[in-house]
Amino acid sequence: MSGAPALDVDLHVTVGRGAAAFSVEARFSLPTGVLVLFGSSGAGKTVTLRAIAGLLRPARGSVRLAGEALYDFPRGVFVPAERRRIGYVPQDQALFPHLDVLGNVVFGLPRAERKKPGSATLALLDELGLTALCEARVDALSGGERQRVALARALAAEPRLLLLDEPLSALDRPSRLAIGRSLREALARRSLPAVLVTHDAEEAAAFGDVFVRFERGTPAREMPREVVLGEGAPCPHCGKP
Ligand SMILES: Nc1ncnc2c1ncn2[C@@H]1O[C@H](COP(=O)(O)OP(=O)(O)OP(=O)(O)O)[C@@H](O)[C@H]1O
Repeated sequence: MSGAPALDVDLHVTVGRGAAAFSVEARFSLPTGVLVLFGSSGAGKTVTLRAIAGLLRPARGSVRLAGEALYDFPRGVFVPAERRRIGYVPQDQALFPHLDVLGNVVFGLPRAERKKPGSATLALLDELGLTALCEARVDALSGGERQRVALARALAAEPRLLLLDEPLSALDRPSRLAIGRSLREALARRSLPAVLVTHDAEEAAAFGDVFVRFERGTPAREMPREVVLGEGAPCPHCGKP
């Protein structure tokens, strides 16, 4: 649908049961670009990403990608995760340790592409600086290299949206800057919308077009850029000035 926001989310999700149940409400819209989720630990950012990806079934609400309903509770729509064409890079990257770099990157692709990677896959490996590491085992890689593999695997499937859960948080500053630059370029080159979780104000500033703050027990809400990043702004992690 032309003119529709890249992503529209209105979700109520409950995970766990009984006294251990956790509920999160999130309502936000991303016209285009990158939406940054931030806020206190345990407030429901990962749960929200997993619900957008279709890995969790929400209690009610809706998720629309470029106007297409991926989840619509009143209409009974729930598109399964594998048909959403959403790339999800979880915090722990979830790489396959028994496969080499190329095996990880092509894992979700059609059989012919897995047997003989085509030019798009080779170009992607080159773009992310992975060509020389193709045959390396992922458990022998550095944290930064593993993050590049996780990104390449998500991008190889040509997603319509990328979900990134603290993609740079485990890296030292030089790697954070280098991979952050690769990531921004990869998103811009594809005009690919993304949702990124971060606790880091510098990262939020570098990536964010829209900012959504999560706080345990209250609905997640959009915050203006100047409030999140402006002078005297509260810490995007804890909310304290
Ligand atoms: N499958 C699940 N079953 C039960 N509880 C869950 C499940 N997944 C997450 N939770 C709980 O939901 C709450 C929110 O978790 P979530 O991982 O979304 O937080 P977060 O905002 O991403 O935190 P952090 O910034 O520390 O990564 C936590 O209390 C967590 O224990």
